[in-house]
Amino acid sequence: DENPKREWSLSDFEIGKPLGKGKFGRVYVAREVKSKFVVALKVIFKEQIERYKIHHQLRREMEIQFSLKHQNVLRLYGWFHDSDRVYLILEYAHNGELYKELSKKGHFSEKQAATYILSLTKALAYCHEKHVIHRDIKPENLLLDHEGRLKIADFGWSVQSRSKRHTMCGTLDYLAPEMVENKAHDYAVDNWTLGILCYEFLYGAPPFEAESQVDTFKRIMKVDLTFPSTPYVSSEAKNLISRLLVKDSSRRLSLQKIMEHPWIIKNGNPMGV
Ligand SMILES: Clc1cnc2c(Nc3ccc(N4CCOCC4)cc3)nc(-c3cccnc3)cn12
Repeated sequence: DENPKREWSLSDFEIGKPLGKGKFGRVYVAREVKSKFVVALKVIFKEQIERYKIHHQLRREMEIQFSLKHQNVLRLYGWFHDSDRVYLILEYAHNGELYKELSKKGHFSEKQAATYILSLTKALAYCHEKHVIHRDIKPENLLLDHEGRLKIADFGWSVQSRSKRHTMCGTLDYLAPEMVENKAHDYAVDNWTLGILCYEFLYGAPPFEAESQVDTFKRIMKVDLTFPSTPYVSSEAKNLISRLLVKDSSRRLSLQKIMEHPWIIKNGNPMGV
């Protein structure tokens, strides 16, 4: 419900099945007893907060997440704690993880890919407006709601899903050159990542994937971009990807220009589904 002042406690919820577990805790489906409203409850152990010294990150991420109210950003409705755990009350994304959808389908159609990229672009434009950058957007942090609408669901540490794809933790695939080189990064890192995701949505794998992190690093720094010849990826899609995967961050296509790109106009559904 909308009044965040309210003090919540564990007895307000019936806990359901675990959805996934991470370094800091687990995520469960839960239902608020009175309203029967279904949420995701993220449980973080206080001794993990101590051990990894993430008080500040946790507080900053919670304040950011709590302030973001956009249809493509997963809502943080509130939080509470008990003696040894902190609980985040989150919007439940009924259709789970986008990347599971991607692995199941192999690749998305141009319409589906453009619709997801449009949703992401709108969410990022909203985040940048609120001076929030580097949302670490990778398929693992993207969820789908009951209508199949995309939700960015990251608070600075992703919850490793139960599936085997642990290559994600620590992967360089989604990082822009200035990130990989550990230079000061600005808003434009998110534009680069949109290019990576657009490629992955259409081809089923990120563009600079390689056997080793070192090789991925080299391919990112060289912007070693090649497009497999397939009939189902249009030249407009390749044009958009090529305008985002640009080493000079100041020359990447802006979020506004992405929304106006011919491929997005032609294939993206503004309703998000
Ligand atoms: Cl935060 C947050 C909000 N909603 C979710 C969610 N929702 C969700 C829904 C449905 C299905 N299933 C649908 C039927 O087939 C089986 C999976 C999975 C996750 N999952 C995670 C999560 C986290 C870590 C690993 N894995 C999933 C975090 N979430």
